[in-house]
Formats: sequence, structure tokens, C-alpha cells
Amino acid sequence: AYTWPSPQYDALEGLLYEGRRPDGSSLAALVHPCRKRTQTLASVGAEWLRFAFHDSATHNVDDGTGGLDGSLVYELSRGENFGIGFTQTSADFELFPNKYISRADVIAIGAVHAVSTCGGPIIPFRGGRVDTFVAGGTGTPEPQQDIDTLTESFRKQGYTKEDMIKLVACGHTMGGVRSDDFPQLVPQVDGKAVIADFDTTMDFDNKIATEYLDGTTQNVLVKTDNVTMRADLRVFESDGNSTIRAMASADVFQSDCLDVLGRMLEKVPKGVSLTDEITLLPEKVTYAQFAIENGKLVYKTNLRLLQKLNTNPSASRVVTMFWCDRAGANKDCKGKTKSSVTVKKVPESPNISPVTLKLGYYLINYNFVVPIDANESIAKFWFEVDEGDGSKPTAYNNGGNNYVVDQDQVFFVPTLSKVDSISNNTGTVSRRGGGGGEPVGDFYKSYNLVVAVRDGTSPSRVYVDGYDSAVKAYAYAVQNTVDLQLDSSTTPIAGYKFYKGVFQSSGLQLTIDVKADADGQTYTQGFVGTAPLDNTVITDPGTINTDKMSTAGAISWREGWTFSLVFSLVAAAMFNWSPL
Ligand code: HEM
Repeated sequence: AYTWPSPQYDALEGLLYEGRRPDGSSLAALVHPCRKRTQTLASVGAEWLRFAFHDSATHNVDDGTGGLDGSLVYELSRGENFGIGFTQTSADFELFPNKYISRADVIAIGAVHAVSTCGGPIIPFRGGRVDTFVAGGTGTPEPQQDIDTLTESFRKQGYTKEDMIKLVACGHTMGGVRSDDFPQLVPQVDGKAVIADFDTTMDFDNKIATEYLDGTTQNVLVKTDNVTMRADLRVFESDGNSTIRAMASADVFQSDCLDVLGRMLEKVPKGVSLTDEITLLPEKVTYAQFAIENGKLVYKTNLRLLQKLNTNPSASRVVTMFWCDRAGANKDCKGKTKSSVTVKKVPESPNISPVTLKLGYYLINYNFVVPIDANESIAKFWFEVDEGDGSKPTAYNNGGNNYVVDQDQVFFVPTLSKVDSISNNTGTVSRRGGGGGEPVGDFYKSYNLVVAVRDGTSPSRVYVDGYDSAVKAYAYAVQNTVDLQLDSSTTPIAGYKFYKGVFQSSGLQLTIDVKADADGQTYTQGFVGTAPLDNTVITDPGTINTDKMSTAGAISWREGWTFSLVFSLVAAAMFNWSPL
């Protein structure tokens, strides 16, 4: 079962169900709601699904090579990967990989979002795909191929003939053939580029099958006069139309697609093992960290709860964080337990991820900022949600383990750090495995990082391991270690002194592991984001209560009620959104 923290699970779950990076950049918003591109009017979802297929299609069951491994970005000059949709999709995806989410996982999550937002099933997602930086094998099917070649191509990918028919129907229910890419099949209209949709809807539905069967199909790969290019016709009739006939049922269509697309996303090279299925966490702790804000030491975190669509939590709900000190008279809650109510409630639109929306939920974040006395610090925390209706409060305590703060020796201080964009039009970067000489882009980022180290600790080394795979043109990830120096000019705050150093990255999603070697061990704050640094929105810490019991059921107080209610109204106004 899941326990916090599970950095890879947490990261994958976030991109899948929140649809965005921790800093707010949204992947899902590019495709949802089943969007068309402004310029080309192409279905973004169709482009993303095709992208996933073409990356996956190099899987070879005979030697275990290829599959969803991100190799497609190095294979775009091949005839079998023809089309502007691929270039646009690779640009969509390039911002989203990080240390725990490979480029191939982004491609798979993109396909899950695409199918789900256009009305298809929720394809179960497992993560852990491993990226390659070289082009893979060939063998992706092409429309001029005869049925034996097509069948062999799918066999090599690990599919039966029936699977092949299903996959083509499930893929070609979205999008179409472009005059730009296949002018011999689709002529321009009035001198303008067009897309000939495979069926009459943009949706992920059984129309691709029903229209084919009733003879009204507009699918170019069935109808074109250019008989050689009638790949879909050859595929669909290759078993006497029996599979496609079954798929005329809306239910069969959805369940067949769930099955074959699920398997398509799990075609990975031999040796890659995927995670368990990433399911939506009913409660999730995010952004847990020490911080120094307004010259004071605080501990910040966020409890994310699910809320059913079209419902609101009780207006009298009070969400409280409890914690035990790490040192002093109340160490490990031997004396008093501290608590503080949420300082801000932020409901998120269900639209943040089409998957969460389809599951029937939206998310509410309860932010906590609690003042910390460095001499007492914090050892572990948990939450209680009291609906204020007389029912027993619900405890969220990480399955009985509580949320453990593993160390307080070293942490990143965003509010004292800053980032500059530095123009850089001259350099080039080599793309691994070919291409080469890609422009670096117009700028790189220079991060002035400040890290707090507990006074009294005399570290032999304070350093930052940075990782950024969201780099232009799918070049190598930026990966570097920078040693930090004691900054004796900044007065220590709350028992912490500061170290600083500069990290440079041409990427767009730098995360850092902050480390201090001291007392014969390495203290680490892992996987910290570097946005928004000196633009961090600061919320004043809440008030500490020390006289409350810590066990669920024993809480009888209501202070903070008005406080939390006011904040929820402010949050609703600020975000100009309220749950339907
Ligand atoms: C026999 C195998 C297949 C052949 C010959 C084939 C061929 C094609 C061709 C020629 C296009 C038009 C591309 C363009 O104009 O840029 C296309 C589009 C598309 N294909 Fe396939 N395809 C096959 C299988 C699949 C599979 C298995 C999937 C996914 C499960 C898929 C998903 C798509 C999608 C979503 C589009 C629309 C893309 C868009 O509108 O941007 N295809 N396919």
C-alpha cells in the first residue's frame, strides 16, 4: 500500500490527476476539453494518441527491444513517422519530464489524458518507463503496406490480428489525415490545408466502426481511390469484418479500446519494470518543507482531499494539523501536542485533469504554515478533519505511521534564492543519438540558490544535486552537482546559517536535492522545485494551539472556524471559481 513519501508515485500521481507540474504549468490544459489547435485545427488528443502509438510501435517482441521509451523524438525524419502533429506534440511534452517522470511516462500520461478528455475510457497508468536518447528500430506500419506486412508489423509489436483491428479502430476514432502530410490522399480545399477526419465526430467513440459498417464512412484510409493506401479497409476486413462488427457496440468499443490501448502503453524494452498502477490518492500530503519566510522559521505543507463533483464540503469543516516536537519538553508529544488550523483553502477546478473529472472528483488543498521554534522543531505530523456536524473527526495519519519529518538539518530557502534568465543565442547543444547542433534556445537560467543549515552542525560539505530533463530539443538532461559556500554576510535566522551557490540550467523544470554531509552522514532534502523562488507567495503562519488532545474523537473545540470559513470564501473569490 502507498505510504508517504513515495517521490516517484507522488510525482506521477500529480501529473496524472492534477494534470500539471507542481509549479502550476498544466499538461492537461493543452488537450482538455478535447481541444483543437488554434492554428491547424487539429485535434490535440488525436496527435497525442498517435504519438504514443508511434513511440510504442518500435517494440519488438522477438528481441525485447523498443517500445515506449521516448525514442520517437529521434525518429521523426523517417517516412513511417510522417507529420507535423509529431513535432507539435513533442513541443507540448518537452516541459513536463523530471527526475521521477520520464519523457516516455509523459507520452503515456498524455495518451491517457487525450483518450479520457475526448470521451474514451480511463486507461490504467503505470509509470517507470525509461528514456532512450537514440533512435530505435523501424517497423511502424504505413498506409501503403499490404495486409501481410501490416499483420507482421503488429505481431512484432506483440499483438494478434484481432488486436491490430481493435488498435486501428481505437486510434482512428480520433483525428484524421492531413492534406499537408498526405496530399495524394487529401487535396487542399480552396488552397488551404485541411484534415479529413476519420469519422464524423472528434470524440473517442464507436462511430469509426458504425460508419464503416453502414457504408457512410468518410475514412480516407478506407475510401480513397488510391487503392494501395486503403490500409484501414485491409485491416478491418482482414477477419471478414468480425472484430469491427463487434466494435459497433458502444460498450464493446470502449472495453476493447481500454484493453488494447492499455497494453500499447505498456510496451517497454526488456528489463524495464513498471510501477504499480498509479491510482488517485484519497488524501495526499504535498509541498511539505521547512521554510524561512518573513525572517521566521516555518513548516509548510498541504493536505489534498477529494471532493465529489457538484458537492461542497460542510461549511463548518475545520482541518487541523497536529505535530510533535523533535526536541525539548514536548519531544515526541510526551508533553503537549501542537496543532494549528489551515491558513488557506484552495479548491481546484475538476478540469485540472480529465481523468479526475471523469472519476467524478475535484481536489481541495488545505494549506498549512506553522511557526516553528528551532529548539523544538518538528518530528512528525498528521491531520484531522472535523465536519463540525457532531460526527467523529477523520484522522489522516499516513496509514497510522504519521507524516515523518526525516531531518531538519538542511533545507532550501526559496525566498532568499533567485533565478535570472540569461540570453544565449550562440551556443548549440548536441542531441544524443543524432541530430546534433540543436540551438540551445534563447536563454538559460542561472539560479542563485540559498540553503539553510542548522547552526551547531558543522558540515564538511553542503551541496546541491540538480536535475532538469525538461530541456529543449530533447537533448541530454542537465545533471550537475554544485558545492555551496557559507555566506557569512547574512545573519543567521532562527538558528540557521546560510550557504549559497550558483546552478545553471538550460532546462525548464530544475529540481534539486539539497545535501549536507555532517556527523558522518548525509542529510538530504530531496526533489525540491525551484519555482517560484523570490516570487513565492507568502501566507502568514497560523496560530499554534497546545492544549488540544491529539487523538481523533477527542477534539471538541471550534476556534478557527470563522477563520477557515473566511479563507475559503477568499480563496473562492481569488480563484473566481466555485465547485458546481
Ligand atoms: C495499420 C496501421 C496504421 C496505419 C497504416 C496508420 C496510418 C495513419 C495515417 C496515414 C494517418 C494520417 C496522419 C497524418 O495525416 O498526419 C494516421 C493518423 C492517425 N493515427 Fe494511424 N495508422 C495506423 C494505426 C494506428 C494506431 C494503432 C493508432 C493508435 C492506437 C493510430 C492513431 C492515429 C491517430 C490518433 C491519427 C490522427 C492523428 C491526427 O489527427 O493528428 N493509428 N494514421
